[in-house]
Amino acid sequence: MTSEVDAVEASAPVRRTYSYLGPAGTFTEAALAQVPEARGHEWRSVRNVGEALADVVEGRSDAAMIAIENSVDGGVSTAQDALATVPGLRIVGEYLVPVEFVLVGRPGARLEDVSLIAAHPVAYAQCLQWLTASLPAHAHVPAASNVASAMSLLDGSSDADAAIAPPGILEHHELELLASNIGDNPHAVTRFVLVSRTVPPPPPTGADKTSLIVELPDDHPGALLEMLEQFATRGINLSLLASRPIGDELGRYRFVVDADGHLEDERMADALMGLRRFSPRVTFLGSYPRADRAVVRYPERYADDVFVEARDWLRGLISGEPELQD
Ligand SMILES: O=C(O)C(=O)Cc1ccccc1
Repeated sequence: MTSEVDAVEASAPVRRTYSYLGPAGTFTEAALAQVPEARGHEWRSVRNVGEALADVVEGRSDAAMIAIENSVDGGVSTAQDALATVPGLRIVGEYLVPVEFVLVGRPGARLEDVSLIAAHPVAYAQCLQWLTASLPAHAHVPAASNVASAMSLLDGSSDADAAIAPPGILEHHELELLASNIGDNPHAVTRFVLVSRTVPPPPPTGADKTSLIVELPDDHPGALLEMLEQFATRGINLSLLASRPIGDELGRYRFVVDADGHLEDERMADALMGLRRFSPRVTFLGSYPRADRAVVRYPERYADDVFVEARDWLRGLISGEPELQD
């Protein structure tokens, strides 16, 4: 018999929590706003990527949104390293946010007086050409996020004269606009991933991406080529290949790989088994729909049914079935 309490609990909506690099107004928050399932749930603002991922691992949050790559400065190394070392995580979605930056100061500030600039290191790297040309003698104070940089001007926590921030900052805080569009590339885009605890991958959509971290076997000629062959010989295109130091000794690197396709695609499953045989350590970070929804193209000879037919043929040989000639 179900009690009244059970009935209420069964009908109560599930509350989920999402961690993101805050405070409100960051690009990471804009990425989280693209997740339909996150609407109406709790959004927890955190101060660094490690905290966001720890929230997920330790159960304070169901998922975390983190910046992973940008079109100007490449991979976000802190995020790549965290995904390589924190166990029990899966990427379940990918989101793109166009990024544009302004330089702001306290009310009344003037561009010619700016010397010390608060900025998130990734934002700083994306504005370096403008800064070098416009404020050649400036110094950089690292900030925890694109909004924390601007807030530090107002709450007295920084000596900086100016901050790099998203344009929307002016709608929420009383700040002086010192310069607009200071990003070095007007088409800069940042790629974010939504990370949850280990779950089965969402079903294949035909427009998916698989993220992996692969270590190479001990120094031998051609080890990197051998890793790449696992993909090339199965018709799999790579959209990201980045090396990150493992950290235990000089010259040891792990590779962050994004490959077109899904773990449930026969060619991807086969490539993963190839990697597993060859590499001392393969971390599967997830298969998830591509943000651009671009359908994955591959040569016809790597289609699922070609792998299935080859496997059936082999099974037939083992079980002694007569070979049919066509
Ligand atoms: O989400 C933000 O706003 C951040 O501070 C991280 C960041 C930095 C630079 C580009 C995109 C995201």
